[in-house]
Amino acid sequence: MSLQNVCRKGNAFNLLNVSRKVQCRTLSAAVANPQPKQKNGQNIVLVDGVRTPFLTSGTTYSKLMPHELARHSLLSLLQKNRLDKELIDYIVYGSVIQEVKTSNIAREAALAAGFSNKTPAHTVTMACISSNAAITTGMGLIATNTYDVIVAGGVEFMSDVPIRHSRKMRSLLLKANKAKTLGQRLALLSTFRPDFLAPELPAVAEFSSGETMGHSADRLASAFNVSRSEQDEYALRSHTLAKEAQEKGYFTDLVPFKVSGVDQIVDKDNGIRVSSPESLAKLRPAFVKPYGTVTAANASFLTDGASACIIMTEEKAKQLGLKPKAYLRDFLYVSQDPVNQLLLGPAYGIPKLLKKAGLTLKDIDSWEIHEAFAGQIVANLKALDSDWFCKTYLGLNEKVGTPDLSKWNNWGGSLSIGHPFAATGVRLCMHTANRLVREDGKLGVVAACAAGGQGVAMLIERYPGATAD
Ligand SMILES: CC(=O)SCCNC(=O)CCNC(=O)[C@H](O)C(C)(C)COP(=O)(O)OP(=O)(O)OC[C@H]1O[C@@H](n2cnc3c(N)ncnc32)[C@H](O)[C@@H]1OP(=O)(O)O
Repeated sequence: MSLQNVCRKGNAFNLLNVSRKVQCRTLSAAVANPQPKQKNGQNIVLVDGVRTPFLTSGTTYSKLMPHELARHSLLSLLQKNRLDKELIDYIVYGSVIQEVKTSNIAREAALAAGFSNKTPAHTVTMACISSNAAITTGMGLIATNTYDVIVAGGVEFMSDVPIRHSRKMRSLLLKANKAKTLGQRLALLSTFRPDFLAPELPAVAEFSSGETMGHSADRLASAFNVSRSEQDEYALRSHTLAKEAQEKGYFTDLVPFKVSGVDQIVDKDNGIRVSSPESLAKLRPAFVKPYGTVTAANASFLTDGASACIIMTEEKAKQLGLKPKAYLRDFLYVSQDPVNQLLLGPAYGIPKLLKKAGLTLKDIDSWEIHEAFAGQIVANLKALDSDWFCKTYLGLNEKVGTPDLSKWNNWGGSLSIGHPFAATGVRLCMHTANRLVREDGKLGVVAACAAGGQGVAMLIERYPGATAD
C-alpha cells in the first residue's frame, strides 16, 4: 500500500475541531508517572538563547554577510546573560547554504565577535535541523567531560547565496589558471561556448532526487489527502498565533539589531502576516503548477536570521550563579526515504522519543514543531493518527494519536515567524522553554524535519524557577 492510500484509511482531519476537542491516545509503551532522567548522571541545562529578528530574505539584512548576523547572536547572548567570552569553552554553529568565504562560519563569527582566538569553533550542517545538531553536539561534548560551557547556534542568509559558473566554465577557468603560455590560453579560449555562461543557481532541493522541498511537500500533502483549505487554515493559525505572541511581547529570545547603514533598529520578525481566508484561497500554487496546493502563504518563506544558545551542566550553572531555562533531557535523530517521506521527521521522531523517555502524548505540555509547509505539518499529524502508517512504518501496534493541538505551536511557527534553516532549531528550543514557563507546563517536545529525509526530536523540561524573560 502506498502513502497515497493512508488518508483514505484515516478520518478527515479538521484543525479547529482537533485543537479544542482532541482526545490524547496512549502509546503502547506508556508508563505511569514518567520521570525523565539524564542518562550520564549529569543534568545538562539550556541556560538561555537568543536570535536576531527573522527577516524575509532580500530585506533589511540584505547587505550583510552571514557571519555578521551570527556575530550579533553570539554577542547578544553574552550581553543578555552578562557572561564573559572567556567562560565559553567551545562554539558549535550550524549553516546550510554556506558562504564559501566563511565556510567554518562558527570560527569567523566568533573571531568577528571578539572571542579569543583560543576558543575553538566548528560548523555543522544537517539541513533544517543544523542548530539542533549544534546543540546536541554540544551536549555530547559536555557528556564526555570534554568541555563545560558550549555555545550552540545557527545562521542562514538567503539574501545572498553562492551562484556558480557552469561546470564547463569552471573547468575552463581552472585549466586557464594552470596554462603556462599564451598559446595554451588561446587554445583553451577556442573551446569556449556561449552556453558555458549559464549560471548554476542553488535550489532548495533534494540532491538525491532533484525535487524541490516545495514539490515534495505538495506530493506529501496529496498523499495524506490534505486539502488546500486545510493548509491555508493551518497557515492562518500560525500567523494569527505568531502575531498575538509578538504583540504580547512573548518573543523574549529576539534581540534587536542595529544594522549598519540602516537608521531604524530591527526589532521584529517581518514575515508575520495575517490574511483573510479569501485572500489565501486566491493564491496560485508555488511549485506544482497548475494543480498543486502549496502556495507562498502556506509555505515557510526564505528567511535571513541567526540564533545562539548557551548550554552547560547544571552544576556549572549553579557555580556561575545562572538561572537556566530548561533541562535538555533527551534527543534522537531519525532518517527515512528522502523521496516519498522527505518531510515526515516529526511523525517518525515523536513516537520514538516518547517511547525512549517512557512518556505518552498526554505528558507533553508544549509542542514546538517546525513548520516547513502547512501541508507537511498536517500530513505529519495525519500520519501519527493513522493505524496503517504507525503499524507499517513505525512498527507499532496501533496509531500514536493526535497531540493536543491547544498545546501545539501556540506562538506560531516557521510558517509565520520565518525559517532561516540553520537557525530554527535554537528558536524551537527557546520557544519551548519560554512557553513551558508562560503556560505553566513541565515537559516540551521539539521536532523537525530536514532535507535528506532526516528529522530530530528533543525532550525539554522546565527548570525550577525559570522565567520567560
Ligand atoms: C525541512 C524544511 O524546512 S523544507 C522547507 C525549506 N524551505 C523552502 O523550501 C522555502 C519555500 N518557500 C519558497 O521557496 C518561497 O517562499 C516561495 C516560492 C513559496 C514563494 O516565493 P515568492 O513567490 O518570492 O513569494 P512572495 O513573497 O513574492 O509571495 C508570492 C505572492 O503571495 C502573496 N503572499 C505571500 N504570503 C502571503 C500571505 N501570508 N497572505 C497573503 N498573501 C501572501 C504575496 O503577496 C505575493 O503576491 P503577489 O504575487 O500578488 O505580490
